[in-house]
Amino acid sequence: MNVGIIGCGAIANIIASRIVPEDNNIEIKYFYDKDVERAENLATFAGGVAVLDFDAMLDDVDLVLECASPDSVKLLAPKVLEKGIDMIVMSIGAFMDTGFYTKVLNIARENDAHIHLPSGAIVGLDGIKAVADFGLKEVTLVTRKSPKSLGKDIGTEEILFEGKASQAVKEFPLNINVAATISMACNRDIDVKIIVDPNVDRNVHEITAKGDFGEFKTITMNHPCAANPKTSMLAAISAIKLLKSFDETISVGL
Ligand SMILES: NC(=O)C1=CN([C@@H]2O[C@H](COP(=O)(O)OP(=O)(O)OC[C@H]3O[C@@H](n4cnc5c(N)ncnc54)[C@H](O)[C@@H]3O)[C@@H](O)[C@H]2O)C=CC1
Ligand SMILES: O=C([O-])CC(=O)C(=O)O
Repeated sequence: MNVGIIGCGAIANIIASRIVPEDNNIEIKYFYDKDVERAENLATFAGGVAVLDFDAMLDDVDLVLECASPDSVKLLAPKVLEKGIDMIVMSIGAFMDTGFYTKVLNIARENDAHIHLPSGAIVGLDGIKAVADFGLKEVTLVTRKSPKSLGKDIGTEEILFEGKASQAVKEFPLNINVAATISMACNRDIDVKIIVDPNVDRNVHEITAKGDFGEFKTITMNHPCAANPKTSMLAAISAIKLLKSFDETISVGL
């Protein structure tokens, strides 16, 4: 499987250093970034090709892995899907724009393309998906990150945001894609709180779900990526596992 990557930052670097062609026949061949130097550096490191012409790349890929920004998804996903090429998308917040969501869903359906959204920096999506249509009453996400991760210069704990996921992704497009992932898993605009906390050095995501099934809570205490403290290691690792899982005969979990 030939893979092209959009965005050559923290996540792409981790993925490119962990996936080798001998693994499940996955070859990460093309590297595209609006910053050409970043694309060239990662392509050189990974033995791939830095992409200057995005459209030309689409003639030689089976899957495009986006790890750039919600804006890149809005700009480039339609082009990829129109060619019937599957995608993995990390910047899931883009799909909280309902007009865009409907547009890409239709393009994907018309062209028999599939969009895969990794669980990313959180755990618990399996349970949320399972109970979504079976009396799920309440889902909340509380995210706690350091001032460095949230790009704030703050000495005391502060609530930066309290509201719906659709608004959270607008105000923090590079920090709270996980809220969009949960919302899409249960088909509702979930409640989100974002806290900046000078006493943590992890990216912490606490999910609570309540309903007819009972209740569960998951807490993910992520190590941030060295190259980008906004982003958790788990986000990149989940994409690696998703890529490898396409080849599995027996799938475990949802
Ligand atoms: N789903 C999830 O759980 C998570 C999602 N993310 C999201 O994944 C994405 C990538 O994260 P990182 O690798 O940490 O980011 P990063 O900032 O380290 O790298 C992003 C790269 O994409 C490039 N880029 C941005 N917009 C572009 C565009 N329109 N066209 C081409 N290149 C573009 C940048 O130049 C940069 O090199 C971000 O949107 C981030 O918010 C991050 C963590 C968790
Ligand atoms: O990596 C994380 O902890 C979460 C994150 O940045 C996002 O959801 O955009």
